[in-house]
Amino acid sequence: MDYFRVTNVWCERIGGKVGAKVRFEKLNLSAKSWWAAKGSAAPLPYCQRPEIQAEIKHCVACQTASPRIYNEGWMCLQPICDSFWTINGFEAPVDLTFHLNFLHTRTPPAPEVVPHHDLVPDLLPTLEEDGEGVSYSRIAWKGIVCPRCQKCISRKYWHGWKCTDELSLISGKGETSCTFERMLTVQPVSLRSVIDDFSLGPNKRACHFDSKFAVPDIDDETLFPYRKLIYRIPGVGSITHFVANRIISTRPNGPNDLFRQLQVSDFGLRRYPLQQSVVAGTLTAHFAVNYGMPYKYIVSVDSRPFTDAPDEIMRALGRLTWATERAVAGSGDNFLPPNELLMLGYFEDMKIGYHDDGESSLGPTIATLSLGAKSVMSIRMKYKYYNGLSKTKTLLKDDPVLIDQTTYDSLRRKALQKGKCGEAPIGIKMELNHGDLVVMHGENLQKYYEHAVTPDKKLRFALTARYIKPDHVEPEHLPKGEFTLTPDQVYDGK
Ligand SMILES: O=C(O)CCC(=O)C(=O)O
Ligand SMILES: [Fe+2]
Repeated sequence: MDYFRVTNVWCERIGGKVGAKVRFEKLNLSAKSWWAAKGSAAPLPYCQRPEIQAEIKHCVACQTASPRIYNEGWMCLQPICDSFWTINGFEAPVDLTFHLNFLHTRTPPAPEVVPHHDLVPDLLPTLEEDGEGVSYSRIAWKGIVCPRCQKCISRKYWHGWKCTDELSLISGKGETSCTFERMLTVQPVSLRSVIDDFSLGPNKRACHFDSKFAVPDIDDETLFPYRKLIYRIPGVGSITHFVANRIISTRPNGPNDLFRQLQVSDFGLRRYPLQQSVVAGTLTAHFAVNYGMPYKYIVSVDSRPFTDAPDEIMRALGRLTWATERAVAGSGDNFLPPNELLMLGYFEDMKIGYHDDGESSLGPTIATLSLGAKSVMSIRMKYKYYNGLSKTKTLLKDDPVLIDQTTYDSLRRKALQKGKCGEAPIGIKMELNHGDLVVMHGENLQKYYEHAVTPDKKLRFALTARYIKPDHVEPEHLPKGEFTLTPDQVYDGK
């Protein structure tokens, strides 16, 4: 990259229309360009360069001056002039070649033409200055330029930047071995700074449900002090939302304490490259770390054994085990205690896009604890089941009726006749607040539906626990999922 200035803007006739073209010149002529051949000489200072200028002529018809741009001849470049784009009265040929004088002209340096910013942003010193306000903001997860080797480094680690990614070293794909790293001393932010509501933990939340989306069954008694909201999708599964409140969040080692503790220790959170992306190497827009049995979601994450997990992770696992059991109890299905926990961390403007947790190795129940900023969880039918067609327009073999028959038939007719398909509308929309738990239950829920979560402010954590089928795990990894909760890590639902 470099700074350039515009030296010429002119009009041309392009395929019967008039279009504009622009000539740029490098601003700092005395510095060697990054694209210059290796070992080539340094550029001559401007004053030692031969003076070269494009020939300027005035049009006899409109009297306006135009430079000679092409070898094929001089042309008037005023589109309103009758002589525009003609050479000696004839339409200009299509295969024009640039005149060397036009190409080699260099404009004298002008002290008033100065770039507003350096091309290499001075992000690091300014981030250090402003502890709490900036730690989790959008600017804090921008990439930097390595001050040692000039490579661009994306923010992959929760605590900062490392020029060489440990993952690429393990896989042997490391292109660099630069050891530069900058870890920030992160100041924990208060719950207040990520929650706008008047009361950080309300006594109870008012229930307003938009009729555009599914309306749940409400149960304020069974799991008091939680309010339990259940969304049931017949033949598919259920989603149980445990709505937290102040009694729950302020208890010792409860959501308020967890939110603070998760910020101060290093849990190993990092951003991973997506397995499927348009541009190879694109990173997830959230940080992740996996504990217990290995789990491949939208990325392949290495897993740490529960025996090495910090107390906070085990406490969260205790809560999630409780929620899983409570949610499954009502369904008549077997309760499989979770043996894996994926922790996600979201800075400002981070999110998780539509995906399912439907790996074949997974049990049917997935429980998530939300901490910090509130977020919106959206659940919709997958494209292929909504339309009855895959994106490549192949009719599905396994095509269950998931919505009422009339809508279903008319959708498919429309799709087939007009070739018009679209994403399914959001069926369930939930506001997840600090301390809330959500349990998705039912294998078909992950098969036919997908979910996405968008936090609304600076800092949010989501801890999700699942049951991974042991016969899908390499024997040497099985011990990673083994654990015994200490009595104070077991959650009693209060
Ligand atoms: O951030 C959340 O609440 C959801 C996380 C999630 O969908 C996942 O871990 O698969
Ligand atoms: Fe998920």
